[in-house]
Amino acid sequence: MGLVTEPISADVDLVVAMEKVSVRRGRTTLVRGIDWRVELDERWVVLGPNGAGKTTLLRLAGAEMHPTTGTVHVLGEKLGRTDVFELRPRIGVCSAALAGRVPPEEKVLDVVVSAGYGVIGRWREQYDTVDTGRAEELLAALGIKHLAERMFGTLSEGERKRTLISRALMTDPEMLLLDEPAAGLDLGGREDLVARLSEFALDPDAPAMVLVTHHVEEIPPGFTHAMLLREGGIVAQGLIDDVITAANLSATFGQDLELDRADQRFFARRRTSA
Ligand SMILES: Nc1ncnc2c1ncn2[C@@H]1O[C@H](COP(=O)(O)OP(=O)(O)OP(=O)(O)O)[C@@H](O)[C@H]1O
Repeated sequence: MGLVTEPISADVDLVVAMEKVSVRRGRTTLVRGIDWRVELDERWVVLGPNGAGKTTLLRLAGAEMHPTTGTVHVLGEKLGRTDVFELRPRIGVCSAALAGRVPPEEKVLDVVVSAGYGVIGRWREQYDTVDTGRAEELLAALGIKHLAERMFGTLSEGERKRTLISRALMTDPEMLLLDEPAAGLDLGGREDLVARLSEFALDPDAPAMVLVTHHVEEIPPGFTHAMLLREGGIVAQGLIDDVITAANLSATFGQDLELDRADQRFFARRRTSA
């Protein structure tokens, strides 16, 4: 079947548009009733407990899954009516699922540079010098240029995450999807990653971003919007300051939570009775 395009509107800044989206598998509803719009200059965080549907939402946005009902437009293309293999190179993805597909013996530089060729790992004897140079720049931007010649399988969790973020940026994507990039990092690694993602978020030339996390402490300053998910449904969505509140978090995680803010960061804990 040929490529059929259907622009959602004249609004070229709209990178994701979901309307009345549900995903079901057998009798299980993974997400339901999702209406969501992401614009080019927005940086979204999607927060919610285990099993809330966060990864499902990200896979829809990454054109890796189709909705059971409702419509999803990604970068102006309607899922189900477009060639996802043309769409996916325009989207940078960093996820545990991707990490699991990288052969452990692949060299870090090759993991990054091969993204430009739509494959994982080295597949050509020679890459263009331009591509290699860009991959090195990205590794430097993530603070791991010194690991370029190392095998992926020998990296720490934090170093793997940074390699995959470099890879996700290699194709100069129009949208960057980050599924729990800080999971498994120690405190220093988390803080370093949050600072680097904050730099990206504040860069007006950076792509639209969607970051999935379980923890408000992992929200980088500069992120503009938030969605809270629970049991496949939206608890709240909108501007980050309106959405990340103690009341909304308590409703999302089913606990009475307190929320503190300092230096544009969020910190949550269970409320202790006075
Ligand atoms: N193929 C499937 N069949 C049945 N249930 C599924 C399937 N895939 C996912 N689920 C269920 O759908 C729910 C949402 O899954 P999803 O991975 O989107 O949640 P999540 O918010 O990313 O969770 P976590 O924070 O634990 O990664 C989970 O309860 C999961 O067990």
